[in-house]
Amino acid sequence: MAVKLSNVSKKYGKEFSLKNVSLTFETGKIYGLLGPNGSGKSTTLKMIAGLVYPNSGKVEVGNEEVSRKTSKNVAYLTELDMFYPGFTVANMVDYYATQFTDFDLVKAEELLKEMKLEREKKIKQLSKGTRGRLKLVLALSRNAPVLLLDEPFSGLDPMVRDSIVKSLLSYINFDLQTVIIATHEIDEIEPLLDEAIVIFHGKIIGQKNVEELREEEGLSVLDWFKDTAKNMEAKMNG
Ligand SMILES: Nc1ncnc2c1ncn2[C@@H]1O[C@H](COP(=O)(O)OP(=O)(O)OP(=O)(O)O)[C@@H](O)[C@H]1O
Repeated sequence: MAVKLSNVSKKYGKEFSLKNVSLTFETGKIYGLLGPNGSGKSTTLKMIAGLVYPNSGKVEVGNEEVSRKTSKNVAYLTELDMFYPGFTVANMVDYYATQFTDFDLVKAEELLKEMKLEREKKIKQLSKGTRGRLKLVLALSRNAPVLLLDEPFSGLDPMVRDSIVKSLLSYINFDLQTVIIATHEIDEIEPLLDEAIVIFHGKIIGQKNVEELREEEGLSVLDWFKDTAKNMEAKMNG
């Protein structure tokens, strides 16, 4: 399902968190929203999820302005843990299945195996990285038209990360889903991306098709990101 931001601005107090952001996300593509700490990545995702509203501009999910109604179409993996410590892994999966009609229990079972999660372990017994894997299971098990992943690989060790990045693609329904991944760990997610978007101080300063970037400019996403950010910093400094 397509997502569209038109001239969106968001202020916290006097500070702009997003300034005149316009972006279109198409069905069947994976987008990387890339930027340093505090650049506005999470704010953008929260707006698409309907958790934060813009001061001006419009956010649409599937041609409908964001509301409580559109939020059911959005699966959102947040940076924060939203778990009940006394629940087991299996309890969490069952709970999600009752909350979301698009939750796919068969997919969840496959993912639990893939992520090597034990069903009977209590949340409070899990390490940070294991909780991170559970968050991925819960988000990817939803057949939601829009999938938002905020720093999905934080806390995962490099070995696990590589295999998870590779397996992620097989759990995405490209006929239905639009996927947006916010991260500053660009190297890790590069193999997943169709489009890369750079956000800096609340403004979009670049967008590229990843294949074109590689073939026509011979650049990796990370190299291009560094160049783009460096040029912008030079411009800002005079
Ligand atoms: N609830 C809030 N109240 C006040 N300021 C906020 C709030 N949420 C975000 N901000 C500010 O908005 C700006 C953008 O924050 P945001 O969390 O979107 O950045 P980010 O790119 O996701 O950063 P990170 O990589 O650190 O997660 C920052 O300057 C931040 O301090």
